[in-house]
Amino acid sequence: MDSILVRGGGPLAGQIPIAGAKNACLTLMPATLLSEEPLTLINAPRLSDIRTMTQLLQSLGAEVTSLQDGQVIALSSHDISNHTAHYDIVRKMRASILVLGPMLAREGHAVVSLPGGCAIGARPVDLHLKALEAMGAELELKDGYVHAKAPGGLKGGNVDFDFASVGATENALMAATLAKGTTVLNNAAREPEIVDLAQCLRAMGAHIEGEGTSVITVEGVDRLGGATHTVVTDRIELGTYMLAPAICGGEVELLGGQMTLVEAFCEKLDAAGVDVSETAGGLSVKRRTADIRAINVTTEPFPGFPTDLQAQMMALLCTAQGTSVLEEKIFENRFMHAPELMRMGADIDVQGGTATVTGVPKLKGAPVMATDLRASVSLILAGLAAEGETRVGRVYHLDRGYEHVVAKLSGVGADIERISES
Ligand SMILES: CC(=O)N[C@H]1[C@@H](OP(=O)(O)OP(=O)(O)OC[C@H]2O[C@@H](n3ccc(=O)[nH]c3=O)[C@H](O)[C@@H]2O)O[C@H](CO)[C@@H](O)[C@@H]1O
Ligand SMILES: C=C(OP(=O)(O)O)C(=O)O
Repeated sequence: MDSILVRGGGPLAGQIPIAGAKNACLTLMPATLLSEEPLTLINAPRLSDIRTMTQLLQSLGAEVTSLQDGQVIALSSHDISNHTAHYDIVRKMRASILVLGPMLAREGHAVVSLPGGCAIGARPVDLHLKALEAMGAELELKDGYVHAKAPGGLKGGNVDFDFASVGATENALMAATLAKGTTVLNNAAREPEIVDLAQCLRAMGAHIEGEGTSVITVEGVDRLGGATHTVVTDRIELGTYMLAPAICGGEVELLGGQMTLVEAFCEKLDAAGVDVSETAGGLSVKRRTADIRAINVTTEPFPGFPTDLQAQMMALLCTAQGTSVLEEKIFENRFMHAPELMRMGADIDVQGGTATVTGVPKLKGAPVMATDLRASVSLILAGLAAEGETRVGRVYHLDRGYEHVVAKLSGVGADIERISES
């Protein structure tokens, strides 16, 4: 199993290109199931999650071709030849549930394995299912699978989400494009990935209004066509690499970065003593003060501070002056990086959904273990500024969400390598 070896060092300088968003691409790809015509996605990230979604769509009969070293994905779903998304693939990745809405809307039936829990929380899919029921779907849970039917097709309806779930909003939005009549999604999620999905669906011929607000209205159409769409920038990869110069010092430009994607995150960086400025090519980041100041952070749905940047922000705050409090409000078990950071000398007290981090002058390199995707990169960030060597194990988590992490960080002067072990 591979690991990443990081040696702590001095200031970073240079540019890091930011890829297209994993979480946008994972919902744009299943949109191909809504149409017989081809969908082309430009600026796709090269990640294992994208390969898993490729396998899943292929298992349903879609043609998926990776072009230009994976940055362009050509999808075509002329016929859906198999209507069952099997556990073997679905269990690898929770975003697999996003094939349910499109397949049901186009074909009137679908069987999709329940994804099961994951390390960061139980993550049920009840909100996805309730939304589809509000559009007339008949659902049965049997043998770990959702059996969904809509014999006369889905019908527009009012969907009231109890929580602004990203995935449930995406599933419902895709399904509503082919439902008969008008669907209103109330308390919809407002994440940029949902705006990106709506834009792509509109290019395919869907009638959608209100994406990016908490009420999305969809007027169903009989069929959707093909489209070519550019995937939005990955705001989580962006935020992650913005933390590298904040932690190590120096100045790094994040190519393709946009302030509107990371506003709440930038407010916190500013409070901690880190400057972010817009450049012709993206965003530039450098420390304003010699020391990082302690701050308090609460994760929230967009436009609030993203849960997917909480672990990385904790890595920064481990060496801040003073005591920071991080509250995790989205997932019930998303502090698994804390004990690993403590192995590097961090002072962290976790009580339920609250982590209290008291800054120490310096972290010390140690062998640590990645427990999930964002935890893994937080350990790399911590290792960049720690004294000595940090070896991060179980990097398959990292490969889900970060392409070319070694090349990107060594390109700005970090001492990092991947060790392959058989
Ligand atoms: C592939 C993808 O885009 N993943 C992102 C997506 O995940 P995902 O779409 O799974 O996240 P949700 O917004 O749905 O989940 C947020 C919370 O709602 C709960 N919930 C969700 C659905 C449901 O039917 N019932 C329910 O109780 C979850 O357990 C969780 O506690 O948004 C999360 C929140 O920004 C991000 O951390 C993930 O990176
Ligand atoms: C939690 C994440 O992804 P997923 O929803 O695919 O598990 C993430 O990207 O941080």
